[in-house]
This record gives sequence, C-alpha cells and structure tokens, in this order.
Amino acid sequence: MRRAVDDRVASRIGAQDPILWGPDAESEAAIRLSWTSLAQTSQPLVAEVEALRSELDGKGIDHVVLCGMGGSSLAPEVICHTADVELTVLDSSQPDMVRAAIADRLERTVVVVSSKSGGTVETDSQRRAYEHAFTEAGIDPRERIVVVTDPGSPLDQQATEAGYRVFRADPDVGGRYSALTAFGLVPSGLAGADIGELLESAREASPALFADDVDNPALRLGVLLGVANTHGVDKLVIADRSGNGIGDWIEQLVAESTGKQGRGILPVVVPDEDAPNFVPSTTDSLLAVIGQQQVGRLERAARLAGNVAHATLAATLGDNPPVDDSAVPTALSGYSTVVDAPLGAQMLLWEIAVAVAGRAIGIDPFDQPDVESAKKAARELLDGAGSVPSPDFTEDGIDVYGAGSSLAEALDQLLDQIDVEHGYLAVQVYLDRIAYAEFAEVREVLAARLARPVTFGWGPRFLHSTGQYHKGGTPNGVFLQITGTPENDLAIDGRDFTFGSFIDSQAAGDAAVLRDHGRPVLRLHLTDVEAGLTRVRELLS
Ligand SMILES: O=P(O)(O)OC[C@H]1O[C@H](O)[C@H](O)[C@@H](O)[C@@H]1O
Repeated sequence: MRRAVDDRVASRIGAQDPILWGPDAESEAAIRLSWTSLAQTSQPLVAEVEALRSELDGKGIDHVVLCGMGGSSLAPEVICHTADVELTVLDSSQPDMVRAAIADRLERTVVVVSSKSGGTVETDSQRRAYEHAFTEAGIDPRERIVVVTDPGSPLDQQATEAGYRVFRADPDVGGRYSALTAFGLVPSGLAGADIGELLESAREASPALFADDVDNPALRLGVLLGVANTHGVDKLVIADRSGNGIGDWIEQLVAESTGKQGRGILPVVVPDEDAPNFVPSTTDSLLAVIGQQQVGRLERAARLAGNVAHATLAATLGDNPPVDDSAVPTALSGYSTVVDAPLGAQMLLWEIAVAVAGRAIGIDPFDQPDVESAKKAARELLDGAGSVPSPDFTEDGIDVYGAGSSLAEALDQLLDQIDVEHGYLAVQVYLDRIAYAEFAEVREVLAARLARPVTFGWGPRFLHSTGQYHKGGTPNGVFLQITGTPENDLAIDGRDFTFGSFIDSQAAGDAAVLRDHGRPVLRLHLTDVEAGLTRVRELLS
C-alpha cells in the first residue's frame, strides 16, 4: 500500500499517465484514460439528453429500448435500476427475446442503438430488426432510432446516411469504462434517470479517489485485489445486495480488464452474503459486499453508508492485515470488504481500483484480446468456413456435445474435472434470459454441491464480459454450455443468416475456442427448452 502511495499511482491515473502499466500497454493506455475526467467533460450532455427526452415526451414516446452489448448496455442497466426508471435492455441475439422486445409498445418506443466500435453483430442485427419493424408499422425509423457510437465508426457512417440522431462519444474511453460517457448517459437520461446527479456524485468523490493517500478507498481496493492475486487468490466473490445489477457491471470491468495472459481475477456474482461461495468461501477468493445492507455478522466486514470519501473500504482495511507485498495469501483469502457509495462515485471507485489492480498483476487493463477469437469462430461458422459440430448423442431431446454415454455421465465427467483447489465452473446459458430467469438459481445449487466457485452467464451477453476471462484468464475453469431451439426463428434484413443461426454459431464458436485453449466444455442443446431445463436441473441437484 505504501508503495502505491509513494509511486503516486492514484494521482497519476487521474492525470492520465499512460506509462503506469509498462511499455507494452503504453500505446493502448494513451488512448484509454479519458474516463478519469468524465465527471466534468460529460457535463454538456446532460442538457442535450434532457432536451431530446422532452421532445420525445411531447410526442408520447416514453418507452426506451437499448440495443447494445457489454460496456454499451451494462452501465445504463444499473443506472436505470438504481434510479428506478424503466429501460428495456436488448442485449441478446436470441430470436424469441428480440421478437418479444419488438412486440412491446412499438408505437411508443424510442430505440437507442449503442456500439462503440460500431461493428458488433448483435447490435447491428437488433438495429436491422427494429428498422424493419418500424417500417412495417408505418413509423419512420428516423423518428425513433437514436445512435451512440464513436466518431467515424461504421455505425456512425450508416446512421448519418440514414438520417438518425447520433451522439458521438469520447473515443479515448474503452467500452467498460464508458459508464459516464454518452453510452451510459444517453439511454439512462432518456429513460428518466437523473444523469446530472450521477455525474455530480462522481465529481464529488474524485479528489478522495485520486488522492495518494493510504485512506483512498479505490487505491486500497485495487492494492488488495492486486496483491491477493499475485499470491494466488484469483476469485472475487461479489455479494450484490444493491438489487440494481451493479454486480454485473463490476463483473465485466474486473473480468475483461484483468483476465488475460493466463492471469486475472474471476468475478463470482452472488445475490447476497448468504449465498454459497460467499459463505462458505474458498481459500482462493476475496469477498466484497455491495449495497446498503447490514453485514455486521461477517467477521471482518464493516458497514458504512454514505459518501465514498469515508468509504467502508478504508474503515475495513484499517482494522485488518496491512496490504503490502509481504501479506501472505491466507491472510487475504476469504477477506471481506464492503463497498457502499452513491452510484457515480462507486463506479469511479471500481474503475480506479481495477486499473490499480491491473498494474499490480502486470497486465494491460484496457484491452480484451481474447474476445475477438470467439467472434471470429462464430463468423467462420456463419460463412460456412468452419465445420458445424454434430452431437455425440441425444437423450431425452437433449443433444449432447461431449464425452460420456449418458447425460448423467457426461455431466459427472465434466464436473469431475474441476480442480478441487483452484478450479471453477462457468454455466453459460444461451436462452431467453427473461422467460427463463429462474434457471439462474442453478448456480447456487451447483456451488453448494461442488464447494467451488460457480459463475452463471446468459449468452451471448457474457461473451462481452466474462468471455474474455474464460479464454484468456487463469486456466482453471470448466464450462457447461446450454443452448436451445427457439420457439420461432427471426430473419435479419440484409443478412444471409437468421438470429437463430447467429446465436447457434456464437455458442459453437465460443465452445471451439475454449476447447482450443484446452478448457473442458460440455454443450447441451435442448430441443424442447422447458422440458430440457427441468431435466438438467434434476441432474444437477
Ligand atoms: O460497444 P461495442 O463496440 O459494440 O462493444 C461491445 C462489447 O464488445 C466486446 O465484446 C468487448 O469485449 C466489450 O468490452 C464491449 O463492451
């Protein structure tokens, strides 16, 4: 901790010093650090977004849909939940989900299409689906589609040509650090969240969070994560009691930023501190509680509501082992901490902490080198260049892609491959995450059964988050992939593939890349989703 203070890490991040992560990361860092001043630089957006909201309100357009993936949707989702305003987030290529979103209040809907790169296929396909639906309904898409992208991206060009309203974001901010740019602010502000207050809370907290001070909570959290990781503690169990989904936002920030070069921190998001993996925890996990709940019965956790300047981390760490390079892993594993602050401040706190941790771990926290490999494999399958896998056998309407002669045996074989000291299981479910939301409870069942960290992700959403870690991070995961036949497929205008073939290729492409990386994968394809999920749940219990 003292070294981070002496090296002025926090203030140098604030001053956007690109050399902090070493020479290999310098060129990327040089174009990725503008997030540190967004509390000020994004200010002009507040009035612009408010003006557009009033204009739309005046026309009776009050249902906001956000089409976007990863960093382009996770922040607005949290901001709107926290503000208790409605935002429909469409971050899927699952055809039933796309169709359900489009069928919902189309005549009163404005669609924000958000993509930093402007080339994400899910987002492009969702835009095409809405353009088609608006046109069919006799509604001019120019009246209803708002685009957020980086200047000069392919989406910027298409949208400008089409005559859409375009918000151009700061290109010197990466996707997962873009919460306080147009990516977080435009959809949230249109949905009715107080984005001025969000920026204000980040602005107020900035001096404390960029201070070279042992009591700086962002620095303390970052050093704790980094030091623990270099001592083999490579999981962070996040008890998200906030109920606003910030756990999923932190998950992307931590997983994509740190999970590369065979290293990193696996975030394990659980609903509260009673959940398996939080209690009991494993010796390779740190614990964090997010939210305003009483956590007094946790042995070492402290509670502190209110301003981040007095944040709990400082209080908690103050009573506990010094965080420096001599700290032994046993002192750090199972270590609990509590993060609680207004949302804008909390986001900035985590961003700084992850940048600090990345420096300690020795990786570039601003790139995501392994996400592209799965996208490429999916593209090859769609283009007919890759070979479409065939199931090894079928049982009870479930196509099994993996070893074993029965479904039960295939599952047991997969679970047996989890390393008992350092392994984890990732459950990846490419289904309608609203219709089958309850299936996520299987995480707890498996965590209790296996006594190892278990993560749960909806595909393709997780591909833009933990997907980087699964392929590039510490190689100790095993993967259970569940896909399903949709109720109805959906065509995509101007494309020679459908939403159904796209999501299939995404799952098969990711499985192929995971296998290429030597990771065990079992894919179960449910030809009857309801019945298949019931059967899988029975077998996993
Ligand atoms: O905003 P976009 O360019 O569409 O990117 C959406 C997401 O795509 C990729 O998966 C990246 O790994 C993510 O960091 C990013 O947030």
